[in-house]
Amino acid sequence: MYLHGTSQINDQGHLVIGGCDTVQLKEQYGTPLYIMDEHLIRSRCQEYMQAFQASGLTFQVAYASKAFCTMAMCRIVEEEGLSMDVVSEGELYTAMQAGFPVERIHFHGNNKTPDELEMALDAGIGCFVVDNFVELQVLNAIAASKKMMPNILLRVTPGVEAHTHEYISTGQEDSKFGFDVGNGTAYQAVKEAHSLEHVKLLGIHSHIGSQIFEVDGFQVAVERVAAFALEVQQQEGISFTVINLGGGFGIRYTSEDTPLQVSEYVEAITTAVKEHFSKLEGALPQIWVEPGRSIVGDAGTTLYTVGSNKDIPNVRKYVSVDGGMTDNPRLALYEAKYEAVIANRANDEATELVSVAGKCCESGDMLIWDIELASPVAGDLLAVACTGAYNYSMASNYNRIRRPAVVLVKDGKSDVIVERETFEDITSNDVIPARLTRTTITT
Ligand SMILES: Cc1ncc(COP(=O)(O)O)c(C=O)c1O
Ligand SMILES: N[C@@H](CCCC[NH3+])C(=O)O
Repeated sequence: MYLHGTSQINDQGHLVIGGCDTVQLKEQYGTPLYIMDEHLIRSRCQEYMQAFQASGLTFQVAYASKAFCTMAMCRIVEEEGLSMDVVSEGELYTAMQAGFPVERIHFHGNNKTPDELEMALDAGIGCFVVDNFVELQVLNAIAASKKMMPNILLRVTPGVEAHTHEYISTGQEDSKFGFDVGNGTAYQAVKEAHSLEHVKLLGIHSHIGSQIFEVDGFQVAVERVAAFALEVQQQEGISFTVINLGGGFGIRYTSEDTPLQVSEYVEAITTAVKEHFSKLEGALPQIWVEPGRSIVGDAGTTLYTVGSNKDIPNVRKYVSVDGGMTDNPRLALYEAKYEAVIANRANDEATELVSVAGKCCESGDMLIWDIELASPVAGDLLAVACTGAYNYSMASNYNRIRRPAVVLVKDGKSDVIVERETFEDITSNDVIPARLTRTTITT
């Protein structure tokens, strides 16, 4: 298995992350366990900040909190000087509870409810990324009732089809997100937003998809967004001060993945911005981006305990672990691929071809199809790498399985940042109506 961040193997053959022996982490916290490498998260944040500083452009790097949203994560992001993108009242609430500066929060989503808009307005949010005409009108009306004028960006689809899974591709016309540039709705939206009295149009937003490796999609998006901005400037006299280019920068899950360095993505984008936006009048716009996966993805490892197995001669050997699609639904959703290692025997040669199954009552509950491992037996620890993004944040309680704890590791110290759910948590919102109250049956 590729060793990400601070991961290494110690003299006893144990996988060590952030200076913490995973065998001891299991003793202390149990499994399944999400382990987050703080050093790697911070270095990724710094890589983004430094690459943008080097570009000379005015910028904001907003961490897309949907990838992994906890109060401790909000703290790290704040300390590293990033902004934050939220897509729901829950993410906004988490950031606010962590004391994240609200003026550095951007609110996304294709169906923000009036309650969410109101909550964000009352909090003094930095910017709304408006997705559609209904939202534009509702936001303007709520802001008018509060005598406010929030900053907004309009989300547009620039007609770029990113080379990624269709469920995480968002830049094309046939998408639930945004106003399309090609069919004229984006232009109409700019005119409408500009005419409204209670929103302040800063510019536009474009996000073409996620887990993208090539820079050409981003470069074409910049070119199209710039051409659109030029048209709007020349025909309507409206100039954008902010261009948000979204997230989507890919990471290495397996050896099939070939991501670029953060600095290479940023360099490609900022060079394209300078080239295409210099055709417009006035200063270059501020550039905002919203990376999620590339900040936390490879900083996460999930630790499981191996349990039963089922060997079907000449077909396949299933090795089951104590988690599965409830803590990582990405294989079921996107056929995502992962690498793993037996964490308590990480130097042993991987010689047995197995498939790693979860414990849910669901045939699709698989974590990895066909992986060479060092003959896993019950009691071994399996570490699945690169689970920091869209794992904890997409976890569920299917089969009433308790969500795992999350620990943050750094320099040999581990701290729980999310407690393991308890049985009480599982039933805490259940209510038994009075008419179902158990009565004693007498005969
Ligand atoms: C609007 C928006 N911004 C940012 C992101 C973060 O993307 P990623 O985690 O791929 O960087 C997403 C998710 O794809 C998104 O939809
Ligand atoms: N949840 C997706 C990414 C979606 C990004 C949000 N638009 C994944 O796990 O890859």
